[in-house]
Amino acid sequence: MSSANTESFKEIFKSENDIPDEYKIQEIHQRVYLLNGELVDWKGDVTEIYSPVCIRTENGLERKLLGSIPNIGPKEAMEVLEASVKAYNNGLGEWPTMSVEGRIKCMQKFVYLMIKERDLIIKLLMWEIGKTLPDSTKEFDRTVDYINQTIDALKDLDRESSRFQQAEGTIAQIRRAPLGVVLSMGPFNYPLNEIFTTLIPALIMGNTIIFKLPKHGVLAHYPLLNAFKEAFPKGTVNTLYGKGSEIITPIMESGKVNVLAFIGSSKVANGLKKLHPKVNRLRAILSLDAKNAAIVTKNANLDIAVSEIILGALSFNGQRCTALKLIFVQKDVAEEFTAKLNKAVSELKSGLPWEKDVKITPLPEANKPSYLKECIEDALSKGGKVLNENGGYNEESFVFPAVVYPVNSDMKLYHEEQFGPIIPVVPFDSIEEPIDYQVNASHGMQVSIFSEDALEVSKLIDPFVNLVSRVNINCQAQRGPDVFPFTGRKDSAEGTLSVFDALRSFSIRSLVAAKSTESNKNLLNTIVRDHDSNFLSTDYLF
Ligand SMILES: NC(=O)C1=CN([C@@H]2O[C@H](COP(=O)(O)OP(=O)(O)OC[C@H]3O[C@@H](n4cnc5c(N)ncnc54)[C@H](OP(=O)(O)O)[C@@H]3O)[C@@H](O)[C@H]2O)C=CC1
Ligand SMILES: O=C(O)[C@H](O)COP(=O)(O)O
Repeated sequence: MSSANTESFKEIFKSENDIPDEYKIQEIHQRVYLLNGELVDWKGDVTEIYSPVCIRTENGLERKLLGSIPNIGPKEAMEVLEASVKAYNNGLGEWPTMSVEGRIKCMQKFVYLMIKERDLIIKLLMWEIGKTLPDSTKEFDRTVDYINQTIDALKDLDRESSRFQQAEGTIAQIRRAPLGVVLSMGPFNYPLNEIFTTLIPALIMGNTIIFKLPKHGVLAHYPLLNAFKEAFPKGTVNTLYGKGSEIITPIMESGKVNVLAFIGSSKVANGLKKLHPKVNRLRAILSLDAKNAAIVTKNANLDIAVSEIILGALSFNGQRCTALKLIFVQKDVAEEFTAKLNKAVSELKSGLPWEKDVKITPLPEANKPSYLKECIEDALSKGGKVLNENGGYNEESFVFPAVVYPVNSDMKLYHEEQFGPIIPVVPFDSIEEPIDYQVNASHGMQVSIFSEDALEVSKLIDPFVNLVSRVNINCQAQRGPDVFPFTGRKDSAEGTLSVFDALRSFSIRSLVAAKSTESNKNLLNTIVRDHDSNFLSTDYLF
């Protein structure tokens, strides 16, 4: 590593005075949590929240203190659970019995209040998890779009389920009914957007919610507490902060959670499921780990492959479940491909989240740099090399991306989900090799195939469609657009999320059925018209 480059990395972190005024942030010492429609004062222990962005001080580099949150204990956690159970009231509470139109109005009020907090939330995302300004902005705007799309999808679903269907002398209306108390938990990498992909559909379908905030990204929710309080009936949404193992364990053990909506690691998800005394009665909607492969064949357009792989492997420093975490390249083009990849990686700008054109930013998890170093050292000890000059260079919470080559199946980087800025590249002769990798993997989320040969692409699509849940052709892996189903096989997921799928995932079909006589038809038609609201269709099946 040249000393000039090393020196420039050292300049990434600034002193407080060098941070532009518009990006300076006030500490938030949150002392409330949302319980039964009230912001309850917290007088107990707190957890301090630090930024991955370090500040240069006389004593050296120090992670900036962003504020603190309540460290809620098991007793309060059980009160949160009871509030959610009471608000649901076996499906007879105010929220689960509210009309679809009423629920939509509450959600629209929430969106209105949320948008007022846009600037603060974007700033908090940058400071708390080190996401760049464009990506933090996208996370916020995508979440608002997601809620609006969910509202539209619910109108369609309600229109569909208010109709009657007829079969074998029976007429039936197939309604969608809520499931009960939903425990919604999410990861640090999309603290706002990912949790909302379960919380919002679960909520709008009439369930009540316990909402456990992730420890990184928790403050980004602070401006929304009041919005939840104002927009929804009391007890509908209740929040939790604190040590997962202490507060979630008694909640799961109570058996009163009907749905576990969890986005994060399969290890934690499986542990939580096992705590439920009647696990067969628990619906689990899980979005979990993945180590998505990219396959670059000798027929690929290498420029397209490189630019998409950079996006896929290094957006938000590789901290996405959909990130490309293992790159297979056919030996015929391996040298040319790795040379192009190196060049592209070395041109990436590192810096603080709000700085212009920055792509590589500090990592929020304190132990991540040492874990990444361990992965690189393991590869080096087994014949791998770091190809790019500054690959793996670490300064406090900052790690420069490393291209590691050649990677083989003896290395950690072949099997473990690095969830960080390392691009492991595996050379292969036969296409059977990446297929074998996927067959033997414990996960199955996505794959990206790079080839311009139609026959080759079609031969690869077939096995992979049966091994993962999305095959990307000549592009990176990703979750969006949010109207498309998002799921995975094996340890990668349980259930399906998306604007449309999630409404179904968080509800059950409940039939209203009658013999198909003229008098029943007239009776039920009248009921349907009464149920109709101003946006519902008035055309029925009979
Ligand atoms: N498929 C998908 O959509 C996504 C999957 N992921 C996966 O998530 C992982 C990275 O995210 P990460 O946040 O580290 O995931 P974790 O599984 O560690 O954490 C997820 C949530 O579980 C909580 N939690 C952690 N341990 C416990 C416990 N023992 N008891 C109760 N709750 C607990 C965390 O709270 P706290 O923060 O307080 O510890 C957090 O809210 C990767 O494996 C990644 O692939 C990430 C994003 C999306
Ligand atoms: O949290 C994750 O990793 C997301 O599910 C990835 O979403 P994205 O592909 O839209 O970045």
